Amino acid sequence: MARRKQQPAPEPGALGPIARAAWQGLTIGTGRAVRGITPLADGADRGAGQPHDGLGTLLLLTGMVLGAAMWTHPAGTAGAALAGIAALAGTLIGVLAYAAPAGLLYLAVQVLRMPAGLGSPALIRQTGGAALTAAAIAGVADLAAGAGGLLGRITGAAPAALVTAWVMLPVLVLSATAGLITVTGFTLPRPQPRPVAELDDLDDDFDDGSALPPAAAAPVSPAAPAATPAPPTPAAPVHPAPAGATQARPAATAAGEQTAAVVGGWHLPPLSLLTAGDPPKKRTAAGDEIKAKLQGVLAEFKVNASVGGYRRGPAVTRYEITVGPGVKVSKITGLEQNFALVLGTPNVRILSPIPGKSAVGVEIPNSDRETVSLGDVIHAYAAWSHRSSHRLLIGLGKDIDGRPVTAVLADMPHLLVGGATGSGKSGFLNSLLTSVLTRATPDEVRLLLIDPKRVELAAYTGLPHLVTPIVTNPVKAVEALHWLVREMEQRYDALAEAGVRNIEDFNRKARAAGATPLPYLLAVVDELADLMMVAGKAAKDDDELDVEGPIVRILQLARAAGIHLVLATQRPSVDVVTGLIKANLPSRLAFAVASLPDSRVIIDAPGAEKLLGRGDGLFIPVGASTPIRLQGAWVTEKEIAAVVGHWRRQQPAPAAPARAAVQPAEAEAAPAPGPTAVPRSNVDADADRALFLQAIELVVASQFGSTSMLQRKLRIGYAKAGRLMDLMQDAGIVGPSEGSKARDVLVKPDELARIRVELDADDQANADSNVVPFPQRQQRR
Ligand SMILES: Nc1ncnc2c1ncn2[C@@H]1O[C@H](COP(=O)(O)OP(=O)(O)OP(=O)(O)O)[C@@H](O)[C@H]1O
Repeated sequence: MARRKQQPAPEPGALGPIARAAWQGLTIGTGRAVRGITPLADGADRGAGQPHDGLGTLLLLTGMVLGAAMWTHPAGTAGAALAGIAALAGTLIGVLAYAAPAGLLYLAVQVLRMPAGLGSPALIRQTGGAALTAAAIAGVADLAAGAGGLLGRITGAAPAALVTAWVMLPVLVLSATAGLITVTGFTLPRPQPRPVAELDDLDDDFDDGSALPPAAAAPVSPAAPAATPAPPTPAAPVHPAPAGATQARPAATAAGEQTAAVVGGWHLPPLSLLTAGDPPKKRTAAGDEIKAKLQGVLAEFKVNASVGGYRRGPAVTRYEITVGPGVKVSKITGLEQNFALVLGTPNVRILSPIPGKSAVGVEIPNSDRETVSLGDVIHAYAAWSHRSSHRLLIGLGKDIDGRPVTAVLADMPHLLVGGATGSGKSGFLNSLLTSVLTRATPDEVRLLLIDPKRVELAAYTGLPHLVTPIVTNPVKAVEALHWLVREMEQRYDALAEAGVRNIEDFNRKARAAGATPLPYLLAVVDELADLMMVAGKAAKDDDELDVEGPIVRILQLARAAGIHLVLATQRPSVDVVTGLIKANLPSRLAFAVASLPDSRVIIDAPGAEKLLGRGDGLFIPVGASTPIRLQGAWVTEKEIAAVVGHWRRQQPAPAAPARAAVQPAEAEAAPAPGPTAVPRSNVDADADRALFLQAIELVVASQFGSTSMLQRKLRIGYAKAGRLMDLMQDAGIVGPSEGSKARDVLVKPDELARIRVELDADDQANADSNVVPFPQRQQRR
């Protein structure tokens, strides 16, 4: 059955204005009466007329007349007319004519109840099922007693003439049963989460943990704390899920969780650590009142438009205004201030049109907002715990229809988040990071957290996912960005050497060859303005403190290398979010901002200045033209602490407990050794040093500066081999990378002994200053 968008009231033709008015009155009155005595459907309105009232009334009248014709036998002219109708119905559908009035009356009531009328999925299903059953019964009646009317002849006698009645009868009985099942199987499918980016971007880079080699910790750099010590084995449970952890979860998710609980020796946090938020409310008395007020404003200004249904989201409710014929939409949008005045709120946002509808939307804040928790979003999305969905899947929040909004960061592939103080930016970053931490092990996703404000991301200290302790010093943050560019270049070299174009293909090959896959690298910067300030203060020709350059390079190139950047700022001005940065950042998320120009900086459109704060956001995913309004997911400090704690407890124990790990604060206090010496724990220093010396010997002895040779000979992952190569470059042992070619080796085999002595001296000096014992940079690419 074709889906009808709007069913205009039947045209009463030449009956004139009085008849037209009478007909409209009748349809609206009928609609109201039916909606007054039946349970109200979603989005329907008891008081106002609905677009399908005309059709519903027509069906109702037809059902009543047919009922009178079939079920009563009055005398007189009316009786004769009814008898004629009954005879016609009998000719057309045989004995079914007795049941048809009931079907028509039911259909009429449903059309009047449901705002979508015959286009409602439930009704399409029921009507289709009923039609199938009726056609089959008519066929049976025709074959059995010649009582199926014209319809029965078509479905019974005619095909039976070809295949015999013995074949047709079972077919008809089965069809009737199938139709009945369709009619009674009334359940609508569960609402699916709204896929902002591609939802189930099947990523088989990291299958089940069993597919990963036991020592799967593939560090992005040797500086990563989790690099060398193997993660706990599955045989030694680190943190069993709390009792009853899965009981609070939907069955599908719980099952997924069980199968994915241990991956590559890491235990994923139980999703039950994330709890549900406020239960959603569908409609409230306040909503009905606002609707009446909006209708009042339209009437006052004599605008022929009616406020139809409304949709209550967690933070705002969207009222749908259907515009009458010949009315300019600008008449409604021009009433924004009047709506605001009547409702006593400045935060009225008008959408013209509502995407996908021929109606104008008016969004009004809810007086009783609901908090959307990350738990709500995750638990509503059954694929969350499936290992096939992307590791960088994040829960964003819920849209105006209350549907969960999720997105894959890798598809974005980078994100700009802007919003004034208190708008919910940090809340969002917490949801983003917690999302990733529910699904990705340190072997799969590594984090680089840059937090010049020092407080926002402190809760993530000590995560095994961190490539380096949280960077809080702005100058070091800039250095970290430069490091990220080098990491990206190394990864590109590795992709070229392997003859593949992106990390997904690389990892597929790596797995097939039994090598370690590359982890995704997610860098989060909160706050971008603090970094730009460093660049602002630096001398013009000081490349080392350039911020825009490395950011733009990463934005342009890093996707294939599996590196993704999230830039957050509370100062969305053009000197912070420069034209170049913006042009390369297709995915944007705006929370409430102070002014319209700020909104334009983030989403290239007005709107964010009308947002309510506290997680009320406008999201433009890559490729989209209109923003999606969503209420950002919220995750409490307690939940973050639980998830982070779960990972922290899996942090491999220090190899040499006597040597205390360098804490972020200490690391920051140490002299800045340059980008390659990102401050780190020295947990794995000894193992790294031995590996580094081995690598030097291999490269110098063979005079062949190839990263893949190191991978093979040392049985290490690409990232580690690349990092060692980089350190050798810093130590003046090999030349810079030349794409897929091997690097020049600058040291001859007979110089090896001297190099060892020099490195020992360096180590000693570094150990004394409590800084990572890697050689200082001598050459720069
Ligand atoms: N998604 C959300 N749901 C419910 N409440 C929220 C949400 N996001 C933020 N809030 C509320 O708003 C307050 C401020 O939010 P948040 O700290 O995230 O703002 P911010 O934009 O990061 O501000 P700042 O830049 O000053 O840190 C929070 O303490 C919380 O009470």
